[in-house]
Amino acid sequence: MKFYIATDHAGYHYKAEVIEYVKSKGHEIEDLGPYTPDRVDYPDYGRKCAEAVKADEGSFGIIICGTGIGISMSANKVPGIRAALCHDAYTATMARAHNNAQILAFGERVVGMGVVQSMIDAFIETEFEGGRHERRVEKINAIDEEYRCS
Ligand SMILES: O=C(CO)[C@H](O)[C@H](O)[C@H](O)COP(=O)(O)O
Repeated sequence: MKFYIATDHAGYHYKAEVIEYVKSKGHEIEDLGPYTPDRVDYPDYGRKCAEAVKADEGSFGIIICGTGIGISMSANKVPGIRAALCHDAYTATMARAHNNAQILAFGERVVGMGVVQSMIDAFIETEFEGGRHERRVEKINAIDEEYRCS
């Protein structure tokens, strides 16, 4: 799998360890920044990751801020992107199985690295179930389409 990762300053300290963990699982991951721990604005990095995932079909993303809230809100403004704010392996599993999320979001100030690793494992290992969930994801996409044209 190909991943893109981006954070803000409050998610920066987990980034290197997450990159190493994803690589250790045999996957590719590209660091979209920031490259220093200086204070930055999460919308810039949520958007950057969402645009990279959108441009590279079949790829996935990982975004981290203090809570995961602001950076996931920002990524979800990019039409067609489903960034899921997760807190544990269960929510990460369901984000893939039912929501076909392309981006895993979480908060460095919320979850420890053990939980982060379990969320990454779940996100990597879980396939979208399709079926009735396909219809619901299509309805999410329809909202994007409707508002993009207005
Ligand atoms: O969690 C966040 C947004 O939802 C951010 O990562 C920041 O932690 C939060 O906005 C606080 O910002 P600060 O500049 O670190 O005080």
